[in-house]
Amino acid sequence: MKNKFRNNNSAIKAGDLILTEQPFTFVLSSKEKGSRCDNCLEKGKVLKCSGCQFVHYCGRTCQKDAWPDHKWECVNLKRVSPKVIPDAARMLAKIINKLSRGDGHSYRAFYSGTSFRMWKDLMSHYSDLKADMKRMDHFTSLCGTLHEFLKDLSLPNTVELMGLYGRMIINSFTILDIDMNSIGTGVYLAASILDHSCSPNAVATFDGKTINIRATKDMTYLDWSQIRISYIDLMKTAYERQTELLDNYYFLCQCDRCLDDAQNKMMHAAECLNTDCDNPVSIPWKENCQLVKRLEISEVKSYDSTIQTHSNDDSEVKIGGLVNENVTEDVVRCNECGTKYTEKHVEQFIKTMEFTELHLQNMKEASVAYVDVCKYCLERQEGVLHPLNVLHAQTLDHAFDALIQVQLWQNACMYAEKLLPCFRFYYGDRHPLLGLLHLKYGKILLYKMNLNEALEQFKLAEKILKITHGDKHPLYREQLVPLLRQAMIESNQ
Ligand SMILES: C[S@@+](CC[C@H](N)C(=O)[O-])C[C@H]1O[C@@H](n2cnc3c(N)ncnc32)[C@H](O)[C@@H]1O
Repeated sequence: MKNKFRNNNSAIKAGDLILTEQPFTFVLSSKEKGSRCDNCLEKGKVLKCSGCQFVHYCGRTCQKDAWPDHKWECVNLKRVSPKVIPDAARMLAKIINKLSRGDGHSYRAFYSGTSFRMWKDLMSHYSDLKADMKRMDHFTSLCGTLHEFLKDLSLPNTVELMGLYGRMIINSFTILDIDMNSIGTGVYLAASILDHSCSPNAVATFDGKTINIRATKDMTYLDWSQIRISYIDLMKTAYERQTELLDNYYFLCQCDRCLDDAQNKMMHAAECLNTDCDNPVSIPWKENCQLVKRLEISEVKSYDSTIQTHSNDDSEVKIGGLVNENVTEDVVRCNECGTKYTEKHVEQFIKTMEFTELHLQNMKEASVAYVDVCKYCLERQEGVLHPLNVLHAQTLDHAFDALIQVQLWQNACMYAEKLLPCFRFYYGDRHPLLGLLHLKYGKILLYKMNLNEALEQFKLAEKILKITHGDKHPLYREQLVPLLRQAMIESNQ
């Protein structure tokens, strides 16, 4: 299927689809094995491939469609069985195979009537990879697996293989299902032209394995060098975002948002002790907690953009970030109303931050959110952390999910109300996760028969999802629209 794209010269409105593309290569996540089709990625009843007994298809059409790509993999998966090949090794093997067959090297992915990208156009960050111990360990272990997995296929030499590996990791998209959960990985040659911003003007969503890029802001015309999506979860401090992007993509993000002091100040703020004042108060609470505006230039890992250069010529680059204007003569006070913090208050804030951080880390490692732990953290945060403090926002997010799991609807509603401003602050007004939060909250309200409130949430979800997903997307058409109708009928509107 050919890519679809927008004409460059016409004005772009928020919600316009600017690119639709099929993957160059993709893999279904192994955690989804047996519950989704390995070809269309749809959830449902699937049957094992009789050859390898490893991949699954929802029917004959998908099996036939996948066969040219699966043929060589089928034999190899069968040979190494019962050993399970890691997803990244399968993906790299698919890339090697695609490039060694027919059109792999010459395949052109168009993003306008005349412009296209080929595999060779993707950035590999070769020299950064070589200097990155963690990535080199991963690469070495993948090479071992590949030699065992692709016994009969002659592998490229190590330098070439590392180029392929680099292009794969720098340009891969995480394929998300309707609820924004990760279900696979794909390389999309045209969509991989898109650079990152923490305040993006476009969004990537998926319908099965098809990627759709939509504008989330109006633009006078389509200039691909100005389109930005977000590569990472945005509910983080600027320091965390910059570090993650440097570690994984080898560039220092200097977007407006990373350099916005007012926003950054909010993210680790305490609540003002004066209940009439909603000003965020920053209290230093651990080394490096201060937001990094710009890192020392020597720490910035180089990047070599093939389509554009990102200027990085600021000579005033320093480490350490913001001066804390709330701390004068060792006394912390609110710089809006002047309320003074005692040592006891400062200590309480630091302990709450440390306690929350520890529990969030534990839940992350266990990949589970515990209702009691979240509730206890939130109780301690009450009146201490600012309502938009990032650790408070992350706790609320975990708490909301955990409460839905155990069907404690009343509490879930209470947390959803507090979580919505946090989502708006961290993700922006036109983000799929904000749309989904309105939808989930609306469903709970509908279940509780709070019909008018439910309708209000569905309408808010509609406004966002129409832009981020479009009205043809299954999330919009099959989930939101029926709920919206039901809420309208039941509330007589
Ligand atoms: C998927 S590629 C994006 C397209 C890439 N610029 C190109 O020309 O092929 C990801 C790489 O682009 C660069 N990049 C993306 N966003 C950037 C940004 N905001 N500032 C600087 N470099 C960025 C980084 O080198 C990153 O590893």
